[in-house]
Amino acid sequence: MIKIAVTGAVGRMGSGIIKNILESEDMELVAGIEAPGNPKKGLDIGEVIGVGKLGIPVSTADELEKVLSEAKPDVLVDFTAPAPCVGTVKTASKLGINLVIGTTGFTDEQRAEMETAIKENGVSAVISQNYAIGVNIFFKTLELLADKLSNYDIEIVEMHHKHKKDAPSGTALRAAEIIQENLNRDSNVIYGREGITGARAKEEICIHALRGGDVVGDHTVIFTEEGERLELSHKACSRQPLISGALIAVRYIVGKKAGIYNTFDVLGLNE
Ligand SMILES: NC(=O)C1=CN([C@@H]2O[C@H](COP(=O)(O)OP(=O)(O)OC[C@H]3O[C@@H](n4cnc5c(N)ncnc54)[C@H](OP(=O)(O)O)[C@@H]3O)[C@@H](O)[C@H]2O)C=CC1
Ligand SMILES: O=C(O)C1=N[C@H](C(=O)O)C[C@H](O)C1
Repeated sequence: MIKIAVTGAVGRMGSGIIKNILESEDMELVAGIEAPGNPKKGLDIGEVIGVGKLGIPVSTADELEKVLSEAKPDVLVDFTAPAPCVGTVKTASKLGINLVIGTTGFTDEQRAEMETAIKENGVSAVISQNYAIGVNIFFKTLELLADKLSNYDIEIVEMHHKHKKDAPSGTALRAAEIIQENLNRDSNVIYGREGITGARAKEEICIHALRGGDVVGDHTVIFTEEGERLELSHKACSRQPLISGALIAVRYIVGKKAGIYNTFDVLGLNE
């Protein structure tokens, strides 16, 4: 049995992860942790997320070290927000707990702080901006398109639900990174346009972030040249692919050599 603690336990992703753990024969939920001050603290986590009594209370992050020391998870899954995630990673990795991190929106400094904690404490972690298998194939396809269409103008459009706090999405930023790594020319990423912009510079990779309603996550990369346009799109219609992918990462990380892995490692897309 893989023992799992979930931070962001009553959130959109965290609650979905818990429901999927309950349906998995090889996984067991041992702790559900929320933000300090959460009014549901102490209530049964199963009742809070609508799956009936589980005998596990909602804990809060002000007592994270104590909760994790008692629950002894093999893996902690974090879908929260950048600053709390960095704190959680420091505490969990100090306790020797492996990590699956889905949170997005880190600054470069936060990402470095998190990676240092993982390395210094010798734990293993999967960090990915998007756990959906389809998105990882979308990323893999972008490697080819960027290489072969290096002289095309490139734009990225993403749309998410109105509650999303970070922009652009982690997935759009990773898509831009992959394109830059595979383009055979200079490039720079810009974010939206306004005013008298002048003609488009070839180097620009422009990311446009749309927000509204309950859109789970749409990403499109557009490659344009005079006379033609190639668009590569991925659309998530539910959170299930993201949740299933995170649990594939949980199974992958158990027993892995210490280090930082991504979803290309998990899905064998580096080979
Ligand atoms: N990599 C991937 O595949 C995916 C990544 N994401 C990312 O995951 C993150 C969460 O998304 P989503 O589930 O939609 O967001 P939600 O806001 O629904 O859930 C986040 C939860 O984390 C809680 N939280 C905040 N601080 C802490 C803390 N210190 N300890 C424990 N819990 C805490 C929040 O509480 P409160 O509201 O009180 O602050 C909230 O309940 C975002 O960064 C998002 O971009 C989302 C989907 C897929
Ligand atoms: O916040 C979300 O919802 C999502 N966030 C991730 C991102 O920022 O790329 C992944 C997915 O698109 C859903």
